[in-house]
Amino acid sequence: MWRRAAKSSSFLPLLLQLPKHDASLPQRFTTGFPFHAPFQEKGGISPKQVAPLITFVLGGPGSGKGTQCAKIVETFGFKHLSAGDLLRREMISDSEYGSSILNTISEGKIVPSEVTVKLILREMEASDNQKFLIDGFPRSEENRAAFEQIVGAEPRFVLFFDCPEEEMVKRVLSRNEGRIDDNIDTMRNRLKVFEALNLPVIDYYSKKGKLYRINAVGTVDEIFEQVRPVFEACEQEAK
Ligand SMILES: Nc1ncnc2c1ncn2[C@@H]1O[C@H](COP(=O)(O)OP(=O)(O)OP(=O)(O)O)[C@@H](O)[C@H]1O
Ligand SMILES: Nc1ccn([C@@H]2O[C@H](COP(=O)(O)O)[C@@H](O)[C@H]2O)c(=O)n1
Ligand SMILES: [Mg+2]
Repeated sequence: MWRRAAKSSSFLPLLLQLPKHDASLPQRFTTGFPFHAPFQEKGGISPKQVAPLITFVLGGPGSGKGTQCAKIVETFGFKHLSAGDLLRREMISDSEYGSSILNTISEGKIVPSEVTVKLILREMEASDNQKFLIDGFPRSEENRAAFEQIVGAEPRFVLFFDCPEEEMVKRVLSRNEGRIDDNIDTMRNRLKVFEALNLPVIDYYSKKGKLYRINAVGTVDEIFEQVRPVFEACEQEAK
């Protein structure tokens, strides 16, 4: 079981609302995707019939994950779920834990896994698409374990955009989208967190034979030409 936030955490109200996994409850998808009955018990979304195709998209801050995801969506019709975008949206909503998310993102740290998984799960449930690109997740072993436990599914494959630090720093500092974490101090922390917590997850998927390493240096189109065959092969497999 993953670590829960300390009792004093201002994330606690959200954590208390999370559905608990119960293996005895019905499966929402026919294979590999045991879902939480609480949604169904409340008369919520009806069960989906097909197991979703999940791809995790990993890489350091500014490695180009979001940019490439937009091209994958355009070409292969996936639903793009950026964990960072979902957290930022939650942060500016009226929710009482918005300020905790803001503090965590400002420091370049990782938001408790239950919070992030709940936001991802909510989007998956609401989508008609069965193909999901989950960008910037899992950022840690704790994220990974929480996803497997709560969602009950594993990624079909994982993309890793491998980019040198100097290039990532350059891209982030010239991104100009008004993000609170796009400054040199937070960027230093994000790089440390990436190395300490995210690289072990990348290594985990590499050992499982699920990792596709993409050289993230070059033009956007050049990089996409490395990504394209991975998804084409996946489409072929599905036929
Ligand atoms: N191949 C590239 N060459 C130069 N700039 C790029 C390239 N790909 C993306 N960028 C730019 O670099 C910046 C970061 O890209 P992007 O937002 O896609 O990265 P990210 O991995 O999603 O970052 P984060 O983890 O911080 O969300 C953006 O301004 C984007 O336009
Ligand atoms: N799994 C995640 C993903 C993101 N965060 C927090 O959001 C920040 C921005 O994420 P991007 O993917 O948009 O770069 C990140 O630095 C974390 O603070 C998270 O906690 N967990
Ligand atoms: Mg991004």
